Amino acid sequence: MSDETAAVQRFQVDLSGMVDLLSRHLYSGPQVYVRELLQNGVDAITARRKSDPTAAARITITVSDGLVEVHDTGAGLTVTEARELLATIGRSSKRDPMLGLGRTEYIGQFGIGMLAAFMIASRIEVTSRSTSDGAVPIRWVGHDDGTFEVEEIADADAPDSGTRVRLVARPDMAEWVSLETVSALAREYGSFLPFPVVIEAPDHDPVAVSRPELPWKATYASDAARAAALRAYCEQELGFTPLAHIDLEVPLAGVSGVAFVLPQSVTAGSHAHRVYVKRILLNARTEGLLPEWAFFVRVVADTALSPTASREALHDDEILEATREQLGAQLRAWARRTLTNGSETARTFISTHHLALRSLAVSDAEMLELVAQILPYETTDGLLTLADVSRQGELLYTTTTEAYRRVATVARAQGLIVVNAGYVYDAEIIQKLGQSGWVVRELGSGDLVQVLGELEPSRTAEVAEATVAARLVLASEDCDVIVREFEPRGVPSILLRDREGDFQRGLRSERAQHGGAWGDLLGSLAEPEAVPTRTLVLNDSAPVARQLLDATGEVFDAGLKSLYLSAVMLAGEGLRPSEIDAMNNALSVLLSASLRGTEQ
Ligand SMILES: Nc1ncnc2c1ncn2[C@@H]1O[C@H](COP(=O)(O)OP(=O)(O)OP(=O)(O)O)[C@@H](O)[C@H]1O
Repeated sequence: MSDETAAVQRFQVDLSGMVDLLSRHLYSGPQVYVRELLQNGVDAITARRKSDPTAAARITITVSDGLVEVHDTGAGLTVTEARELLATIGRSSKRDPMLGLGRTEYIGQFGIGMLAAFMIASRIEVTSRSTSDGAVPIRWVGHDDGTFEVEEIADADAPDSGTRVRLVARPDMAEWVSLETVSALAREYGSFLPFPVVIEAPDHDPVAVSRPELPWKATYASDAARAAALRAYCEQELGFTPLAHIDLEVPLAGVSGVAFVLPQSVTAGSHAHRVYVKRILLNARTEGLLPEWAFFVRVVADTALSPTASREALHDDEILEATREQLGAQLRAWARRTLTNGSETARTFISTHHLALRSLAVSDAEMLELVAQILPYETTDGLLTLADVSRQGELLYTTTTEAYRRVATVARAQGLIVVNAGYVYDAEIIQKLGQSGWVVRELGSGDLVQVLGELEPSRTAEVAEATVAARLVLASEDCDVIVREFEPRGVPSILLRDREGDFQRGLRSERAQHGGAWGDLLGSLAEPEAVPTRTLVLNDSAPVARQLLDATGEVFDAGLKSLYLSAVMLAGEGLRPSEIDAMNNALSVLLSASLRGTEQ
């Protein structure tokens, strides 16, 4: 081992490597150079106004022939500051020297933004006039090979006040400094800046791209005028006509803005909000500002939240989490106020965003009751809210639409109110209501067995043989057959399916009790290990079913099969190809039989 003392050395920074890192991995593309320059101008103006609140505030962007200049009326730089701040990667004047964090009044904090200019230019020239006492104007020139020069310059060569940054685009990057591109980028990033941001170009009138007031903070003649202006803003900037707007405000995180309610339903999880940080656009598609369930709105908001180093996303910290919660509470408060008032907006919102409401109810106990009060559900008594249904006492529901379709007609005829909770989130919502004290129960076949009347013993004996024959015909379909009387008479049969096999168990104990010929017959067919999962209940009150029970031979088989297959279709299950063939065969048998009858 050498006994020489190792000398402390400094890291070397490869500037082209840094620029590559920024442009390819940190920033989304070269366009951010406009944002970084704008933001430095804004911070310099903020710094100047701290000591002189009445100082002029203006950023002028001049575009001409492959060259762009950004001039601000800010605090400027002395020669020492330029040497130290502009030429040291990672050095920023905007960090709190004690805490090391970005100071809240400034947008920048990382000391890398200026490098973004190297994505389009190989040379950055800064001329500046510092407001510090006795400061001499300076010129700093940085090159993409990592070198820089700084010098004091004559008064006449410096801007009247503040700083001018001049970039000459590399030939392959010329499009990024065209008047059209620069104007669009300046408008995109800087339109909410509270002082003039003006674009100048030879042979063009200067164009101001910023507006003095945030659209939701401006003063309007009336609420209606404000709503109309916000609607127009949303149409222009977000490209849709909102159903409504919701004001948002979280003073602690400097958040103020508007949530625009989308006119169409969207899938859960799509979030894209136009978020500004200290009046400069962070990202037109910012994520994480609202809770997951709030996918029915698009927000435009100015904030004082922390951006990530790319300044294109929000830093996911505790402040953002608290903000998200508060914004969620404000959206919920709006929903409670607006959606219970029976207005046109409420109706349209409910029909458009019922899925969002359902997901909201699942995630939020407070919203559960609201959803139960306002959301219409398909029930056997028409469209009703869950609150309406539960007024009858117990809230009966099916967890799938198929189950609902199978039993709806019969349940309706019996006056049994059943809710179709087959839509996504529904069963969960009803179960949660159950946990919060509502009386809820999933409909089981047992509920229907009660309303399906037993036959008179004499009639049971009459149809016993036909019943056994029917069970043989449908054995291959994994389907049992029984005969009952029920309303409506227009329904010749229904198909029951029971996940838990309740119904089958009930049936078997019923058979056991009956004994006699009927019980023997059924018992002889009983196969406890292989209980059919479906049961076709023939309705002895229905003329069609009665005719079938009287029929024999191939007409009986074909009639039964077509009743069974129509019950399958009515249950919304759809037919398999083999079942479609079976249906066609059955119909052809029935038609031939009927034609033979006519010919005789
Ligand atoms: N227009 C300007 N007027 C005055 N000072 C400036 C100007 N532009 C840059 N500076 C100085 O140069 C420093 C470095 O700027 P740079 O844009 O690289 O980083 P930053 O703005 O501090 O942080 P960030 O990387 O978060 O943007 C700034 O902290 C500031 O002191």
